[in-house]
Amino acid sequence: MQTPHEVVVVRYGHRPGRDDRMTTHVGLTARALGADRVIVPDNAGQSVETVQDITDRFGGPFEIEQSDSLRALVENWDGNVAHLTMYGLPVQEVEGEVRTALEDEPLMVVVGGEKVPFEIYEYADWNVGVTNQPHSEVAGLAVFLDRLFEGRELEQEWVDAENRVIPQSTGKKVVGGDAEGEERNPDA
Ligand SMILES: C[S@@+](CC[C@H](N)C(=O)[O-])C[C@H]1O[C@@H](n2cnc3c(N)ncnc32)[C@H](O)[C@@H]1O
Repeated sequence: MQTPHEVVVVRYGHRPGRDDRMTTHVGLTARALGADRVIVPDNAGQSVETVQDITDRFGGPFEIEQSDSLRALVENWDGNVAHLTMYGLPVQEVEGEVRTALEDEPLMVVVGGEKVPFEIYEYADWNVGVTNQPHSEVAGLAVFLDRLFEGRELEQEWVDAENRVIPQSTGKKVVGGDAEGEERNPDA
């Protein structure tokens, strides 16, 4: 999506097996809701394949990368850091400040899985709560990005898509990427 600077999501921590779907869904949610890039731990290769496959089929631009040192990645980031946590300040109170800061610098959005080290809480420019109730990194990320972009991400255009969904009041319609292509079987 068009933003003054890049928005990168970092999935901080991944337990192979247990977190596979969650890490994949963090990546898919980051892509669908307007982030430019997601970085996942180096033990989350399965999620990388899935997110890359969806991007190839449904369009971009969107990048997925892996890192073997998430803490260094966060601490060496040349921009601002928003860490999503149920213990943080309410998103509705800080979203304006984060949005304004994005006009000057890129933004890294950190979501956890297993326990996030306290150093990340200290390093973050904002610790942000989407409510102060425990829920999910996927839900927290979705609400945060929608607030950050004020809903504009819902209108974004996708390029180089093999498949394009034509919205229907009932049923499923998928065509080739130029929207003029032949109809595809959505269950294929
Ligand atoms: C299952 S929770 C882990 C909760 C864990 N007790 C902790 O250390 O925060 C996984 C991730 O979901 C996100 N999350 C959960 N509830 C949230 C909330 N209310 N607001 C923002 N993010 C939340 C955070 O990024 C958290 O690291």
